[in-house]
Amino acid sequence: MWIISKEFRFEAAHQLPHHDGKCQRLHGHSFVGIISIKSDFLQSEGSQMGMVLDYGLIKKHIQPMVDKYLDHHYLNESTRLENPTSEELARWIFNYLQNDGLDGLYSVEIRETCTASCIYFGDHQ
Ligand SMILES: Nc1nc2c(c(=O)[nH]1)N=C([C@H](O)[C@H](O)COP(=O)(O)OP(=O)(O)OP(=O)(O)O)CN2
Ligand SMILES: [Zn+2]
Repeated sequence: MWIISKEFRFEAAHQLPHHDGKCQRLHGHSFVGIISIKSDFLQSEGSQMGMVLDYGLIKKHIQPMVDKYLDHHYLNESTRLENPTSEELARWIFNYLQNDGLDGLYSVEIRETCTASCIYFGDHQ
């Protein structure tokens, strides 16, 4: 079994209106996202021979989402999440990419700060 990952970064603002501390205020992060794909086999022919999936094809799913909803956006509005925590954002990205047809999606990790991160594995695990 293989797990491959593709990382991306985005700068965004958010606020957690239900938080009882500083995160209730509007603030921003340099977010890091890591998308992981799982497979029990490698492609046996063609341009992706020996690969689970070309990293470049994963990026083709990620980049339009980053541009339209994440990078330099206010996440409460762009994602329509009422409380865009790392956990909620990871699930939102997972569902977006799954609906976008990215096969074999295993997990989405969101690193919100240098010291805080979460990984969402989907509802099935
Ligand atoms: N489980 C979660 N807890 C918190 C989230 C979250 O998304 N999920 N988000 C926040 C804030 O938005 C923000 O990220 C602050 O996090 P925190 O780790 O407290 O940030 P600090 O800068 O104080 O981190 P230090 O490295 O400890 O200085 C809050 N909680
Ligand atoms: Zn925050």
